[in-house]
Amino acid sequence: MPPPQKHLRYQGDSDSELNSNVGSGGLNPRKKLKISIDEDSIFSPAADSPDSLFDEISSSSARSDWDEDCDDSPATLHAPAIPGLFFVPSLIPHELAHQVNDFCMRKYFSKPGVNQIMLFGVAASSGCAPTSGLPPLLRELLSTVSDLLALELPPEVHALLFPPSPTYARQAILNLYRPGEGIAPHVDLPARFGDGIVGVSLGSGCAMRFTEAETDGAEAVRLFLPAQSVLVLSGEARYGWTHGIEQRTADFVKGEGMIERGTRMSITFRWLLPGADVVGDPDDFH
Ligand SMILES: O=C(O)CCC(=O)C(=O)O
Ligand SMILES: [Fe+2]
Repeated sequence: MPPPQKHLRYQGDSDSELNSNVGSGGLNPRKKLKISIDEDSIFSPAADSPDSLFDEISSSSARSDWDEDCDDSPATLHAPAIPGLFFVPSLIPHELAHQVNDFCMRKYFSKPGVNQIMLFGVAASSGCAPTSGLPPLLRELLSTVSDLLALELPPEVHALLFPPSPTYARQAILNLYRPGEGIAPHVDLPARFGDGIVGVSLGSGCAMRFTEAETDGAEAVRLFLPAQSVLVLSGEARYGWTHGIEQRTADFVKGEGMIERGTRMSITFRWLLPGADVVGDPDDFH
């Protein structure tokens, strides 16, 4: 019996609703969205429409029920052979992981029912660092991840994630999963987000399930993402494979047996492509 349908919310401190009619504007009626934005995050959507940034993001990462197939291959503790996928367990130092988890839980997830938050940096064209606008602790997290990944990744992949002169603004999406919750299989929207996605796991582990997008999920592989691990999706792994998290309370992990899930928070850093900060149909602005 799957857990009850969750309501998806984007919320920050300011409580300033940006798209108050999103939840009732003919979009997916199973989701009730309250969209607001962190006070430190600089982002100005121009309008709401059925293909707004928020709707596309929410449908791209639907925190909802979906049909699972019955493949039950165990998760592994090492990265599957998917080109462009890189995985480092235990990358984030314990103290920093603790601090970030604590801060985000208190700041963003203290209200019941909130399970997803989006934060936005500013575009490089503004002359600011792309992470300006993100909370200092998330900037510190990103900079630590950059330093530590430099020792782990091929230089060209590291440069994709952390270019010396960034072109785009950063987006950070925070997802909170209580045991039994998941995220539907999806490819992060290619038109909205650039290549090079960094996912940090905090608080608890869970298995992530990958399928080749073309094959309709025929062959699934699972990777167990422990707390403090970092996952990188680039190239084929980013564009040609779906990723998702099944709604389970425990994961079967090769060599380990069942691992119970606790409350997990993920922080995913993506690049906002040009135009992704303008939502709605340009014709509506005449
Ligand atoms: O929780 C995760 O690690 C994945 C989140 C994700 O895929 C997304 O928000 O697009
Ligand atoms: Fe995703």
